[in-house]
Amino acid sequence: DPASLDPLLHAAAERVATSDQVAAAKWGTDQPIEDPAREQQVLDSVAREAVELGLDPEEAKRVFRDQIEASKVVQRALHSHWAAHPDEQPTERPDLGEVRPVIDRLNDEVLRELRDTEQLREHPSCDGRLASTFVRTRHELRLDPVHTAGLARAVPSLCRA
Ligand SMILES: O=C(O)C(=O)C[C@]1(C(=O)O)C=C[C@@H](O)C=C1
Repeated sequence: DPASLDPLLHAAAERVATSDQVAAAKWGTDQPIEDPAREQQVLDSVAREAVELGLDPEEAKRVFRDQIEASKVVQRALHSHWAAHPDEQPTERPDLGEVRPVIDRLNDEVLRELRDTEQLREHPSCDGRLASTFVRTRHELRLDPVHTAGLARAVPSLCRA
């Protein structure tokens, strides 16, 4: 089915999943979850690439503001979980400098899917399709409640109509 939101939601869910490594990279350091300079860098490069893909850069930024909020939802949930359950704290600290290139690659993937789903996303059926694709993605990827909440925070800007 060429008219599918599945690849878009899978890419968004993969991006949400990177929040685990980001949260672990920041855990036990004084680096805050929120990094406004990095957010601006992500939004600037997304807007630039959107233009290259023939997408509206403002729309792309709107979508990515939600992807970023989704990451923070998961990071905050994990940090409070680890604070309450020290036995579940991460035992290794990933290098944020190695996680961010993975996020950059997923940003590109989300952007390409935004382009490939443009017609679908402006169609009145988008909300219904999005809801069913959300549920299917949650099951296919066996998302736990924290990552389900993250994905839910990532999707509100996807349908245009
Ligand atoms: O790169 C980070 O430090 C992240 O936490 C990831 C991310 C993002 O989703 O791109 C989310 C929150 C930060 O404010 C900046 C960027």
